[in-house]
Amino acid sequence: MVRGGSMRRPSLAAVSAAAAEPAAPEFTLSADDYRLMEEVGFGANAVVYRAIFLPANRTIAVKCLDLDRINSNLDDVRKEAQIMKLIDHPNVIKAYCSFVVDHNLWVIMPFMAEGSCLHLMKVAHPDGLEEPVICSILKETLKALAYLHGQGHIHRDVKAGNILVDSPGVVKLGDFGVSACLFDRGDRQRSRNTFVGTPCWMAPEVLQPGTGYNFKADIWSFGITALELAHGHAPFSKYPPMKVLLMTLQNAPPGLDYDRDRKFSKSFKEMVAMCLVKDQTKRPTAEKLLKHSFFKNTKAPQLTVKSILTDLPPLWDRVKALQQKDAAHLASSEQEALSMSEYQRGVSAWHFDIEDLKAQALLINDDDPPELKEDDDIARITEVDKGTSFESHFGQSTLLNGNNHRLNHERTCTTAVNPGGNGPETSDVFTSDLGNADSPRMVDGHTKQGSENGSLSSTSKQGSEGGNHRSEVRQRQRTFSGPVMYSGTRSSSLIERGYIIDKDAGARSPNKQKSDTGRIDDLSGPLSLSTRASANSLSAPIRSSGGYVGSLGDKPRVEIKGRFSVTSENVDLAKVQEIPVVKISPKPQESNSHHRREFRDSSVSASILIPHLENLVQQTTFQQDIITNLMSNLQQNEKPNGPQTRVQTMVGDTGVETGSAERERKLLAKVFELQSRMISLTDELIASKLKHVELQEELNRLYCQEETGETREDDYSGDL
Ligand SMILES: Nc1ncnc2c1ncn2[C@@H]1O[C@H](COP(=O)(O)OP(=O)(O)OP(=O)(O)O)[C@@H](O)[C@H]1O
Repeated sequence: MVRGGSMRRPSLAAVSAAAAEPAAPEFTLSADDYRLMEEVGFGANAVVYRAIFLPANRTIAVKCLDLDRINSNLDDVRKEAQIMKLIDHPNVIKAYCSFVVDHNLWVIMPFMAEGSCLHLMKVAHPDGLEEPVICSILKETLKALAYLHGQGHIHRDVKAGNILVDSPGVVKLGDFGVSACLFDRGDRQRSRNTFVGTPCWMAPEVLQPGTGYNFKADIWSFGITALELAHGHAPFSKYPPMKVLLMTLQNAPPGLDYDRDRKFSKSFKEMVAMCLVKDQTKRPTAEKLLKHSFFKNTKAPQLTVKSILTDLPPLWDRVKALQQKDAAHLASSEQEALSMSEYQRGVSAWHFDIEDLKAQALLINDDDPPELKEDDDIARITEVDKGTSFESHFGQSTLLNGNNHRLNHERTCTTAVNPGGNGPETSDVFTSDLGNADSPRMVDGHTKQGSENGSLSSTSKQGSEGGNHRSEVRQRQRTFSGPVMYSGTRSSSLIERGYIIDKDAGARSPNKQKSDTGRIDDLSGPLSLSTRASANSLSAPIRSSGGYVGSLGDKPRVEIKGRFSVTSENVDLAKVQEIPVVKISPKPQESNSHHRREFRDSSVSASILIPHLENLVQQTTFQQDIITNLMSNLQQNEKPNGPQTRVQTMVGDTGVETGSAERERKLLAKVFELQSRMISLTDELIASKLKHVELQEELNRLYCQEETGETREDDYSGDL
């Protein structure tokens, strides 16, 4: 166990922040020495409390991480905690010490009395902060990043929710170290293209397994955080995770380019644009960004940030109010509103599996639910593949746009990739294996038996053919309208929040936590979290349309692990991909008109439209070929068998049956052969489409670069 307590001397850069920090006492490793007070925050994997270190009567923060949700051995935990102790920068929250209490890891940290920037915005600045305030916050954050990168660390979760503020206006980057590293350490060797992070803030290269990333991923997240502080929410934050992923990969990077952003300075816009370049090699380092003109006249956070802290209730009251607001909203809303609300909170940590995402992407209808309209984000969409539907080609009810093709293709590619075989830059791969959903887990110190995706039975509806087709599509849309899913019987943050509302906000001892467990069970009911998990279960829609899927028991299971965690060990994507082959779209006409409408309405240039149209022609040609082949094969089989059948009929019933069975067997073999050919042709088509998308992105990138270059030249000449 790590022995805590000794504080290092603050570095020279620490001046202002260090002045605000009293010397830390020798912290002990006994839970009895700490009194947990109010909850002041929660994340995907942790609950944070204000606490008192009794021997020194010192207020600190205790982050309680649920070890049962983290697949990491204690040695790793210790090592990471030691690394965390070595962190020494005035803008990075350090851990004084950490120790295990039952199944939780307690991390003792300085208490940041004003909470996170996200909380501050939610409480008092829902539309974002003023530029001088943003500038101060960003500069402090950048200093933290420069330090971490200099030490060889990647933060990997830069966002307003992790930028913490203390009463004097001191700004520190939190959530570095234990939590991130724990997930990262969990079976790194067995990594399977699994990421840890928050999709809205995640860099494109992080979302694409195998491409490799480095500390520049933090610079992208930093740019997204700048937009978050400017608007009150991150770009794409209103969209479901899969959509966010696809938008990040395919759209032009977000920026401060719209009417509402007129109030912001040119240098701010330019700084953001520099961070949000898709090509990571083109992004500046934190050190370099610090020298950007935007940060030249930054005011001290004690002046700017302090100004937004006046007249605010204590942090715990704010947190409680936010929780209550959420709970009220959740209780009165439909599932999708619930899901959306949770998503908008921006408090999330996604432990998702690219294979799952691909499976989900297969099910996404490209049409946005009306309430999701976020004009600014939409307006930026280049939508390279928008409107290119595979509906007719695959004959699948769900529209598959180019995004989905891309993911499909990735599936094909990534399955061939050695998960551990990343290049040098990917050695620090974000891996997360959250363990078995069956394993009992802790909720505030108590073990709860996790329910393994109870959704399977409730969502295993088969028979999407024919008349049910439309309603099934609609059902899917609703199912995937929000963030991944919750497991009602687990300590999802929702449950925790429901629980917190009921619980006494006063002093809590570790023992007190244990006695609260029963209430957690009670509260999962009204929130219908089990139902929610069922409704959102990936497995259900995948299999409901699967023509090859057998009984429920045979089906691949998608386990829900944690609040936002989805891990699919067993999803048989081959089956998912087989689905389209055997189904013919009942309404190809409608699909075509849909695309005609999209093309007509869009303002995309002919150079973008033409490849789409070519693709459509190609798809139709493929279909025609396949149908013609199928027909001629059937006819060939039919001809020699025809007379034989008649003869057999005369011979007797047994002969007829034998002949028919034989013929049927041959035909089936032929059909399967054709199907596998079609699958390989489909893969080829997807590969070409992917290539096309990549080329298009490259073109867009070059175009953006050119524009940015021009803008920069203008600016620099202006500065000079
Ligand atoms: N030292 C602290 N002082 C005050 N509040 C804190 C402190 N550390 C964290 N918090 C609050 O608790 C919230 C959750 O903490 P944290 O981000 O570390 O948890 P997490 O499970 O790692 O979350 P996520 O992975 O979703 O970012 C923060 O957003 C912040 O509001």
